[in-house]
Amino acid sequence: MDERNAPAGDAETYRIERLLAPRNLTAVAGIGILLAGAATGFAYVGGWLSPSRLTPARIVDQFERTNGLHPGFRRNHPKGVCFSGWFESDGSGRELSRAKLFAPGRTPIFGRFAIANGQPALPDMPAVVHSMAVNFTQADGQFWRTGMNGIPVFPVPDVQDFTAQLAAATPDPKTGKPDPARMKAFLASHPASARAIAIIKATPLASAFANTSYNSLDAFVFVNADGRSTPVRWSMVAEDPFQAAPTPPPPGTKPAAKPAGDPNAQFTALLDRIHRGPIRWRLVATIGQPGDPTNDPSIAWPAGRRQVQLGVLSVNRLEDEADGACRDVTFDPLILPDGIRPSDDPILSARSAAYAQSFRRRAGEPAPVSAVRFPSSAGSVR
Ligand code: HEM
Repeated sequence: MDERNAPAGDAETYRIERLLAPRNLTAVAGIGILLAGAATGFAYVGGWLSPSRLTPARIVDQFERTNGLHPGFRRNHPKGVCFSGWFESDGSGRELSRAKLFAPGRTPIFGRFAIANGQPALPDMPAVVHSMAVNFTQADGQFWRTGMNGIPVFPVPDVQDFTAQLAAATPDPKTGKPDPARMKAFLASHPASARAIAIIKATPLASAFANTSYNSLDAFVFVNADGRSTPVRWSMVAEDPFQAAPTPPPPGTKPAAKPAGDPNAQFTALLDRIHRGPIRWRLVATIGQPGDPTNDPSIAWPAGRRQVQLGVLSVNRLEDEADGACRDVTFDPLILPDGIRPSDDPILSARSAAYAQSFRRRAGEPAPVSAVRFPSSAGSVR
């Protein structure tokens, strides 16, 4: 019988009878095993089999416990604006990577500037960690996404410690504030973080988005046209002269200066700056040598490593997140074009999974109202 013409019930019987024929039983058993395997896989990914294992959902739950729930916002770096512009290469990067954007010419970019904390409406302080995330769209349709922070090393060596550090910074329900004793205990039991945080504290923060140099922190691997692999970390080095942010007062002391009257002072300064012309950064790759750790962004590579300038990033337009190209994008560090590969750093896949989880949650919530609003067309220069 032609199944397409059989009454629905017959077709079902026909399929079941055929499946129960002895020669097909092995196949049915195989399908059963596959389905059971898939179910176990889902349970594994969901973390149901091991309540203490860190899953993307548990990582993002921890952000929500530490920062509070802010529906519609990114679970980290929620206060930000979109930007766009271009990347210009002179071809110097081709010795390291065959990625098309390192051939001579221009590649369109968009991205996002943000403050690296978990609060979407916190008034801007004079000293903050600035972040820059960029999407490069190559002519062949491949993307490169990278998120960078304005600090020299990452404060933790792995995602377990990242989540433990967040937990230590979670406000005490009795006081509404983090308990300094918990952070002290975290640092005492995590010497790698204590070392990294000492480096971060000893490096002055830049005063503004425009004069911050941003670092990938994680290592990656560049692959050139001959198939040669090179471990790298990259930085966007600001062309605007560095100006140090005022040093924050030691914890527990009264701030000498109140936060600026403008709650969005960091973003107002960015808008003022772009009205004076495009803001530029040199994209520089630092080449790792054998023995330089590629799996731990909390350890700095020794000074004096060879650096190669890959091109210049120009930002000439700012947009509200509500309308900007960056809104529905995660700057997943594993979105890489041919010619750039992940390193052996396990933080990369943890970031990728956590960014996707954060996106899934915020995409299913009402659109947030960003604290930073620009009048339309306010942030565009040629
Ligand atoms: C285990 C470590 C990390 C975890 C769990 C984590 C988690 C997150 C999450 C959930 C977001 C929000 C994503 C979204 O909704 O789009 C985010 C944003 C961001 N992260 Fe991470 N992150 C980690 C490490 C890093 C590292 C090493 C860097 C390196 C510089 C970094 C840079 C950024 C930047 C720049 C953003 C903001 C992107 C934007 O403006 O949209 N993160 N992170």
